[in-house]
Amino acid sequence: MAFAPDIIEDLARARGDLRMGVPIMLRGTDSLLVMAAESLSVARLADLRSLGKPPVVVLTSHRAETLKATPYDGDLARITVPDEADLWWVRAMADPKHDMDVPMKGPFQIARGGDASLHRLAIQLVKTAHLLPAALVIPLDNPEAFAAEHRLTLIDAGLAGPAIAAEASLHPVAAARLPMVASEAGRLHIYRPEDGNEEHYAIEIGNPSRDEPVLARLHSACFTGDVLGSLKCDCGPQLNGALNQMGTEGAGVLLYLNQEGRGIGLANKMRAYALQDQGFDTVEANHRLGFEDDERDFRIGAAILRRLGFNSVRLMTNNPRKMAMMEKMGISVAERVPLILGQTPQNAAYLATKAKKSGHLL
Ligand SMILES: Nc1nc2c(ncn2[C@@H]2O[C@H](COP(=O)(O)OP(=O)(O)OP(=O)(O)O)[C@@H](O)[C@H]2O)c(=O)[nH]1
Ligand SMILES: [Zn+2]
Repeated sequence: MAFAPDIIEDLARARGDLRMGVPIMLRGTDSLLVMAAESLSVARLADLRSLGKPPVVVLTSHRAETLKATPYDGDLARITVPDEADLWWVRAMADPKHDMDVPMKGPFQIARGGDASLHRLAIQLVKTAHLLPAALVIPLDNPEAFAAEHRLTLIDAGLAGPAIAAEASLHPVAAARLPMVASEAGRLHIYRPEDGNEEHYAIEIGNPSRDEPVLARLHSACFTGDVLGSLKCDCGPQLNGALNQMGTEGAGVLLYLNQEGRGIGLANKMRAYALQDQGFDTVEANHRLGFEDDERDFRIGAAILRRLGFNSVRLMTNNPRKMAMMEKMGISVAERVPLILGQTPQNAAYLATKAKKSGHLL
């Protein structure tokens, strides 16, 4: 019988637990009890403290550098939570909201040496749960007994690393005809990744030939731009512009990838917008939160194109990384079709930052 969850299913459970503020256990050579800093409660912080060892807050190097804490682990910093620190302290280490008005003061007690691979896994999990990339951890012996006693999800780190790094497989769930303003010959396909993450969509216009390069757009979800007509970015006009061009040419495919906020999720994007209101640019804001500039996995787009039977595209983009990723994943980019639309006084600085720091072509 195979009722027990496999590693992919365990990881999906772990992400759900972390979002809900439930601890998980990671087991490698050592073992760690892990909670997301963002969803920690006063009661669970007290429970962690009752285990008799000081908890450690794990931050990415970007967040640590913002706090002027040296990230001795390269991409990470492990900082011991002082005895007198409360929940506010833990949250403020994770969340840059009050960095300017109530700066966190060191010196911090930062761990050096030893193995940080479980800490790294903890950060990967909180990131994929779309929480702030900060975890509270405590080493524990006997992970199986502790997990069983408290009914916690136990993750085998040896299996988790490769499972997270692997390309998630997707399967088509449903498709139907969808007449749109841009074209009456539309068809919407829904794809569901087998790792339990968000579904993604493909909008096929007309009946594009599979034997020649298809006019294609990989659009990352932007609730604020696509739905609300935000003037802070160019996403809404790019979405409509791409569909309209496909409608005019009579054929094309637009992938609507649910990778909101360049993969950090809408809540974190709004945190980034609040930092932008304090004067930081789009890249600096991501870093202050502890994220990379861009956390998207572009393999998903290539996988959907392949599933639809396309292997060559005329890609509508200004982002050279998207073109490079398509080529790397075996989708040839026969042509780049520029998509320069929707410039406003409010997004001029944002677009200039993308050109300067992220290599966008203008
Ligand atoms: N983190 C973050 N994400 C943002 C910000 N502004 C827009 N976004 C997100 O950026 C993404 C933009 O996606 P795309 O337009 O597909 O990608 P792109 O990298 O700009 O490339 P092209 O438009 O193809 O040239 C969307 O997921 C938006 O939600 C911001 O200030 N911070
Ligand atoms: Zn946008």
